Amino acid sequence: MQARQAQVSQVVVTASQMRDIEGRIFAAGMPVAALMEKVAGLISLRVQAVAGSSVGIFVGPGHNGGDALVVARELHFRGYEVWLYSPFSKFKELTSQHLQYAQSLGIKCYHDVEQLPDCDFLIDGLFGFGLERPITDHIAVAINHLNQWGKPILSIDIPSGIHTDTGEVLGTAIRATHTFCLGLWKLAFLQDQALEYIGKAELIDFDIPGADVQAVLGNPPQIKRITSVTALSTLPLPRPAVTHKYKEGHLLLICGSRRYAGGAILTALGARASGVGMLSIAVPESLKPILVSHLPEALIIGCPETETGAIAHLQLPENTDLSSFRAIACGPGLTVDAAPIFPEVINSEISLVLDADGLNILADMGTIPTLEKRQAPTVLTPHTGEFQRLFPDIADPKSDRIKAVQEAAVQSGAVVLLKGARTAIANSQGAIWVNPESTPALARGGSGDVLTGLIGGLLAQAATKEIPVEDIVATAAWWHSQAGILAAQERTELGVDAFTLTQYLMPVIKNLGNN
Ligand SMILES: NC(=O)C1=CN([C@@H]2O[C@H](COP(=O)(O)OP(=O)(O)OC[C@H]3O[C@@H](n4cnc5c(N)ncnc54)[C@H](O)[C@@H]3O)[C@@H](O)[C@H]2O)[C@@H](O)CC1
Ligand SMILES: Nc1ncnc2c1ncn2[C@@H]1O[C@H](COP(=O)(O)OP(=O)(O)O)[C@@H](O)[C@H]1O
Ligand SMILES: [K+]
Repeated sequence: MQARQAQVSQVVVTASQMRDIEGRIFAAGMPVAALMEKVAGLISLRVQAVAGSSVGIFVGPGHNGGDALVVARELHFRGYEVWLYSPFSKFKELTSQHLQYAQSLGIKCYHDVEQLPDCDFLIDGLFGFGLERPITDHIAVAINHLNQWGKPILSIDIPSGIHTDTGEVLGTAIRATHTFCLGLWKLAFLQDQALEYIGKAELIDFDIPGADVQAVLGNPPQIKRITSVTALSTLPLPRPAVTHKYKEGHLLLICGSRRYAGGAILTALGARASGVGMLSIAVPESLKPILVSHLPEALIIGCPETETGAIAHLQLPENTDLSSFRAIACGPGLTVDAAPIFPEVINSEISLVLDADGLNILADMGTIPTLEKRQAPTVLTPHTGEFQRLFPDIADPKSDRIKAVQEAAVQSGAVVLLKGARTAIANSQGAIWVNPESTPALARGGSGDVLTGLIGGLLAQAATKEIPVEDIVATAAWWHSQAGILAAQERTELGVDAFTLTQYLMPVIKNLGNN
């Protein structure tokens, strides 16, 4: 049972994949009506656990409407006051039969939304993954009206009006407080632009056979949700009993300027939390004392600085060059005045994470031609603004973040992590991880610096292991978000400054009993 849950929680489907999976189930002999009965029965149980005693249910023309009508019937028999609203006069056959039966039980169906009586909550069964075109005319007017009622709205499968794959609003959409996603997570649940319409999301597992999922999605599937199971599987735990600090990874951070000293400290604290064996930090000479005082265990490399207080060139200790390290993380707080150090950094033959000013300098140099010179793995961690500067030819990342990050990784050959509420990570073959859980508490200056250090630290530790780079980056993204969630639970969403965030990284892992 747990194994199935772990497997299902990683799966993400598009509308067309879901249709193909359902098609296989029906072709194998499962009657459509029986499946609708099963699914809607499960939804009814969840609805009864969530809300009120009188309900208005919106009924669409397809099987989303059919699900809604089975829920209506079940709630009616459980003693709820139930009213239906449907702006349609034509329905798919099964839906039409359920409507006829519901009405025969005395459940009223209104054609005009204004007639729907006042009720405790609403259920949205207008459209599911069958929505094909923008919602217009009287249906759009009705949806806008219902959104203004201020009642809790429970959507079946997906809020009506949301595109199942991109998460965009097609005309207008129901603003749900709660959405029951049916069978498998649809891609829209991982797209930032859909989140405020989805509300609290819950998966209703109705036992889709794993073989059908695999047959349609392939093995491994191209898009996966990061879960605690996938994340923990790449963590460097337990450590081997016999080891030494250099075997546990040596990370070089290149960061900070006189103007942005804090970014260097936060990146370093993120790296420290990764457990990396040895941490070296190259900063402008004048930052050395403050870094030593915050990170007594790290080797601080003071570099000559420009007039503006940026690193002028890398001055590594004697007998050391960039190949002495297992990974480099470069960028936070550098300012673009540090651009002259870039050719050396780009030419290094070890894993390289670029963030913040590292990305701005890369964009100035020409992202794709510059990265073509690299042999070792590169990880880019842009937010949307940085992404647009790095990849100006890729369509607006806000309209389909998953597609945008995939194109960027394929074009550049790098592992690209696009930051956001649902951070997405792609590799150069187009495989994608999406982080399905996070908190807006992380939308705060410096929290990205912590992530850069964490990614660098994990990459340095994994350098000799055969774990794909994107899996390690996914683990870091998951860990970072979980620390934000834990910190927000204890301190509210206002209490998660970037320094505090670094203090919650360890408890995340410890709470999972993996110490
Ligand atoms: N068949 C079953 O037993 C199952 C049904 N499920 C439910 O079935 C849904 C998918 O059902 P359907 O494929 O029937 O699709 P939908 O019920 O999502 O909607 C399709 C209907 O809406 C119409 N339509 C599409 N866009 C429109 C627009 N902009 N304006 C007006 N009309 C529009 C279409 O012509 C079609 O009649 C799922 O979301 C889910 O709720 C599944 O979850 C589980 C199994
Ligand atoms: N609404 C949100 N929900 C969840 N996480 C968020 C949200 N907004 C931002 N984040 C996360 O916060 C971090 C911000 O990073 P970044 O924009 O680089 O900030 P900074 O450069 O100040 O450190 C990213 O990891 C991002 O995914
Ligand atoms: K719906």
